[in-house]
Amino acid sequence: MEVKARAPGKIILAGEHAVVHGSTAVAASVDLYTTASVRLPSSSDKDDLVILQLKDLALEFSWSISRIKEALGVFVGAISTPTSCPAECLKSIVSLVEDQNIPEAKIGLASGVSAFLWLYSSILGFVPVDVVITSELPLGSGLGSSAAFCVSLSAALLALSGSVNVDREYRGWMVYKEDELDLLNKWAFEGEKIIHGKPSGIDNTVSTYGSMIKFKSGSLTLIKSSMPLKMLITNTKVGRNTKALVAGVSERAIRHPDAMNSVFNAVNSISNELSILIQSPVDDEVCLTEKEEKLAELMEMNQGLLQCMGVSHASIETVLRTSLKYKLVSKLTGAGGGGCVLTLLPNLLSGKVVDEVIAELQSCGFECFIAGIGGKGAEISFGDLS
Ligand SMILES: Nc1ncnc2c1ncn2[C@@H]1O[C@H](COP(=O)(O)OP(=O)(O)O)[C@@H](O)[C@H]1O
Ligand SMILES: C[C@@](O)(CCOP(=O)(O)O)CC(=O)O
Ligand SMILES: [Mg+2]
Repeated sequence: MEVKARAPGKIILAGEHAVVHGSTAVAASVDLYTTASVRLPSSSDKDDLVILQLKDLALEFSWSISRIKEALGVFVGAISTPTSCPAECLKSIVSLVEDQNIPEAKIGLASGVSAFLWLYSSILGFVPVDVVITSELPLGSGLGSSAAFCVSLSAALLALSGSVNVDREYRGWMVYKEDELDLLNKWAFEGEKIIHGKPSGIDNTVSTYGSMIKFKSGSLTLIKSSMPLKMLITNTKVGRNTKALVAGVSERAIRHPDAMNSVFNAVNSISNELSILIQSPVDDEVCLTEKEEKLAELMEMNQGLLQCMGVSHASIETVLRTSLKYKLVSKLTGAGGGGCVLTLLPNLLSGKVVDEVIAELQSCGFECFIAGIGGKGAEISFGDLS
């Protein structure tokens, strides 16, 4: 018996970091997916192992069920409601991860492997499984790979555990029912906590529900843009870690509470204005151009405030300067400190200019792509591969 689940990454149009401090943010899913395949081994397989394969990274981790039980048995065993990993349990999980001797260059994966162990043992209990992860998302680049990992994994584990009501006979991608999406989102959030420290929940929410969302203090509103939004995504390929960046902003907020509150409030206003702007009707081409100019201005203002929070980076500034040469506006997306940058491509912009800006960004060593935004959220599919 095998179940597959896939979950998309995301872009944040406005409000990253400030959303962790209670401001509104606007995000959309991108059509790049992480897929988790979870298989219960057949009786002929080695049947007392938990195997996690990270296919794109050519890494495989495994633990015997008895080792996992010994470390986590007192804390977990098929918990039915989404629960935070207690600090003592996280210590035991860290020791299980240490058993695997992850190479130093890939040590960032340790938090993802820890999230896996918490979600697996809590949702499924201690049964042998073979889990394979593949991803189209660059890891640690601001496109929400951590959330897509937690959502796809939780979706597959929940489907296999029988805690959700799904048609196991159906062949093809299916979506969860509304109340089950909520359960999935809550479990994924518990995984994100292990990876991010203090996540707002926006990434797992947009990865679960898909589409475009306005998000504030844990609540989402699904929104629909009435203007076609085209964003160039530039990956600076400068590695960074969301947990450290989020912690850095919180420390700055402790040092300068009044100033940072004003920054977060300004971001809140930008996100609210952006959400109204993109949803309001577009009557004609002139109206669309005016709205795109306003959107560009809001993105520019948001980027300035992200600089105030201390999360920009020389590579991001290079993307901003390069795109500005072509009169295009950009802002970082996700946690910043490197990672990905969004550049608004107005609908009437000529293909020639797009090609030129992409060529110049690539000549700086960056990677550029245009992803579809606002598509589907998490989906599952059953298949018998045994
Ligand atoms: N496919 C994956 N396999 C294993 N771990 C993953 C995967 N995708 C994400 N992760 C975990 O999430 C971390 C990256 O998350 P983060 O720093 O929040 O950046 P982002 O979410 O923007 O990609 C990785 O270092 C790893 O621990
Ligand atoms: C910075 C933040 O707003 C988004 C982080 O996104 P990412 O992990 O960099 O893709 C953090 C959060 O909302 O949890
Ligand atoms: Mg993340």
